[in-house]
Amino acid sequence: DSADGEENGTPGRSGRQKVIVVGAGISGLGAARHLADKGHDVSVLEARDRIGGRIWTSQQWSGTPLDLGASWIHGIDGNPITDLAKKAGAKTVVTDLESATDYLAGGQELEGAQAQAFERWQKATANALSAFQKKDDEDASIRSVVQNAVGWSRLSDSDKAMVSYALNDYEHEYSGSVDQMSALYFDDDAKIKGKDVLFPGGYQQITDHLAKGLSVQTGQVVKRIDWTSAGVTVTTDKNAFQADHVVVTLPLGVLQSGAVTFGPGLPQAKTTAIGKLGVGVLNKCYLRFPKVFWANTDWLQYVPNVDKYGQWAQWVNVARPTGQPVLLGFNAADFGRTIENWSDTQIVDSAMATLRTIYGSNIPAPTDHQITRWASDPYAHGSYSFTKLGATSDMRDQLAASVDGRVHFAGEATDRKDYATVHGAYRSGLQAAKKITG
Ligand SMILES: Cc1cc2nc3c(=O)[nH]c(=O)nc-3n(C[C@H](O)[C@H](O)[C@H](O)COP(=O)(O)OP(=O)(O)OC[C@H]3O[C@@H](n4cnc5c(N)ncnc54)[C@H](O)[C@@H]3O)c2cc1C
Repeated sequence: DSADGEENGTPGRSGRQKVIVVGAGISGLGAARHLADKGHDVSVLEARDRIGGRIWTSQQWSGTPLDLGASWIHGIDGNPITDLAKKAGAKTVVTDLESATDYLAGGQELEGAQAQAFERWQKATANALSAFQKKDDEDASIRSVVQNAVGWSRLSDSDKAMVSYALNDYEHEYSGSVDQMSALYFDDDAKIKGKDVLFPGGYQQITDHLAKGLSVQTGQVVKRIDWTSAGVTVTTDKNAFQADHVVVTLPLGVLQSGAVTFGPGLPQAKTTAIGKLGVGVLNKCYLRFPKVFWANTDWLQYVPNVDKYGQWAQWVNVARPTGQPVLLGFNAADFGRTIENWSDTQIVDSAMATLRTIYGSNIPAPTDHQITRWASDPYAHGSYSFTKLGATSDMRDQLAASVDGRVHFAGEATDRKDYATVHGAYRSGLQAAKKITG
């Protein structure tokens, strides 16, 4: 079929292949785009009624697109998403972690000696973990390593609060609880290069751009994937599809849930990797106010007392990139999971209690909110993967390995270097596609 340039290239020696891609997130769309551009016959099957997966821009507030999933290109240098953003014509705005205002549990701004103590405890926490990684080969949880190293039981309440903030910071980045994350491997990912940017017009511009001209069927919940030496059959709640290959981009949480069965079963090394790697939680709570009443930095950071561990510690000032009077509160790991069972009103009340502690009881009530519940989402089962105690980095390679040359795997969790990111997911999709195109 066809050989007319980039949009419809010439399939390689193996000829034109029929490929089903399961999942229309960034990894599935990246794989499908590559295969279609090489002239293969690709169909994407997606359970939801939308594409994008964990990239999800809400248009609920007109004129203020909000990202409920990924927000940032983490490190624009050498990042394939930077190029896609240019091709899509998507505007980006830099945010800076150094642009932050920090507050103590009582709401006072952190200054002077306390600001120095805060910095010292963050360094002490990071040093404890890197010393452990150099010296030890028996794994332990992040919390136990750090608490041992800092002499936790002898610390004052205010020092405990600062160490706890530093611990919770790892939960915001990696989404696992510090009781579950592997101290040896939690940061085995590649270091971020360059600035962080986000999309005032929404991350979905990237997934929409990739999906142009692709055949994507939404509302197709894949239930079963069977294969033989002759081909694959992908069965959804509605139809059965035959193909030469399948690229499975199901989130790790979905694979763990057993919602999709494989026949014959998956190899032992892969099922072990599925079982042992972790899936964490990062939830967002956007609050819209009549006006801005908060500090004019990109980030607001709150150091709660230990009894409020991990609650409303990190906020993004959405007014900086968009000009809109909106705050974004993050909650990760255990507290992020707990509040999924709360009503929206309870969550907003809890957020407002923190904001009133900082900015006083006279601040206006929010006029609206948007709240995510990623762990309860049946097509995600969490926000992204982390390296759990008992897992090792090479398990991601097992997750990525193809089975019998027909069943290929992609998705953020399969990328050993850049898991938990959009660019890692995207690259994993290209890798899987290249196993088919050669
Ligand atoms: C709150 C949050 C914030 C984040 N922030 C950032 C960030 O700022 N920067 C960054 O780089 N990364 C961030 N990430 C991570 C990033 O969003 C993901 O790593 C990436 O989007 C994952 O892409 P994927 O294609 O692997 O998976 P997904 O996008 O989850 O794609 C998988 C697709 O499979 C579909 N599916 C599931 N089950 C079935 C089924 N049975 N049948 C058919 N289809 C099915 C899903 O609906 C989904 O569309 C964030 C994630 C979250 C949740």
